[in-house]
Amino acid sequence: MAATGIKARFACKVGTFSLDVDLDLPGSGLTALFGHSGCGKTTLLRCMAGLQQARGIMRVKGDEWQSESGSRPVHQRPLAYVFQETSLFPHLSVKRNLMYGYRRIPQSERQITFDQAIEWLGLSHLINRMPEKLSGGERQRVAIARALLTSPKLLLMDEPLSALDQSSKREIMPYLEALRDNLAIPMLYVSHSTAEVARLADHIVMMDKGQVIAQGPLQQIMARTDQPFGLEDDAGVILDATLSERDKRWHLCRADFAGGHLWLRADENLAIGQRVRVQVLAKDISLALSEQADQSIQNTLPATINEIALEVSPGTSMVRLLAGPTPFLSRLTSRAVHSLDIAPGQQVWMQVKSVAIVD
Ligand SMILES: Nc1ncnc2c1ncn2[C@@H]1O[C@H](COP(=O)(O)OP(=O)(O)OP(=O)(O)O)[C@@H](O)[C@H]1O
Repeated sequence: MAATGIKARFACKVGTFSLDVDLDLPGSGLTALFGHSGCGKTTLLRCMAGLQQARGIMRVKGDEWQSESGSRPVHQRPLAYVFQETSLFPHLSVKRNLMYGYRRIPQSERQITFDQAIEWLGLSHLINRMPEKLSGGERQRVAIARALLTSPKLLLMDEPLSALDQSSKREIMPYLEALRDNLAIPMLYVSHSTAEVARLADHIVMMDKGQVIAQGPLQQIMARTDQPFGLEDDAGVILDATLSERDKRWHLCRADFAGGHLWLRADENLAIGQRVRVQVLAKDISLALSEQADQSIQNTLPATINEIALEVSPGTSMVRLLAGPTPFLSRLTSRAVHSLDIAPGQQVWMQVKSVAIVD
């Protein structure tokens, strides 16, 4: 991954807090940094940006920003940083705010055109507005567009939605998804919110007390029985699926994923062929040793037991299953695991009570 991805190894002390991380991250897509307050997420971004002094290594797609023998200062690191409440120049229109950074980049080095940034962030109707006439969500969209127009090689975002209300968050999400899917540069995204991470992240770095406790593709990390997310109640998997068929009579859509399909309720606006992220919670999957015909559950899938973690909490066990290559989790009482007498490698039927598109 070194030449195409990001290598980031840092050790530093801030007051009594120590950060010690060693990361190999993908060179594209959105990586979420996730963990409790005070675990060191912002400190890690600051090390990457060169704002926090640290011993270590930082390489972005083969370009060395820091090594054991030296470190480039902040202004020589081609990155952009979007904060919780990024301030725009209040006396400049949206257009002039955007032009501010863009003009400073020589034409030959521009990676993103002005029109592209406007389109990706949906800003064309706001271009002549003054910042004070923008909503919080619109201001953040302008801030992200302004960051992109500096043609960074890495985009750092530190809780960019946390100052927004729920409806503004919902409004800005599709823009962030579009960036994740269209941008050639990697994005590092700090968040507390599992909903944001589930919807946006391709890759996840889970931190605790200045250390990395888990990292990898989102789907793999979410499907771990030991739940580094600490989300026993909300544990579950995220699937990338494609809507393939609509059953108008029952208001259901079929979502195909590698290894099977699930029927779910989908908004009329979603088109057949559209990619969606689907969440299936561990508490919504029960298991049977044979296919049950006389029951109400519509989604029944064959799967193989992959791993059983007994007593993840008193009386509760977590079972990891594979439907084709796709992992699922099922949370069962330990008594149910005992009476079914299941073991890794065994074929079973998953009964999926509820499936939802991540929103
Ligand atoms: N300038 C500083 N002096 C002393 N301690 C600091 C300083 N900056 C941060 N810290 C401490 O370092 C630790 C990590 O802080 P950091 O802001 O990186 O955490 P975080 O995971 O981003 O938290 P949050 O999610 O609340 O933003 C915290 O315990 C914090 O109190």
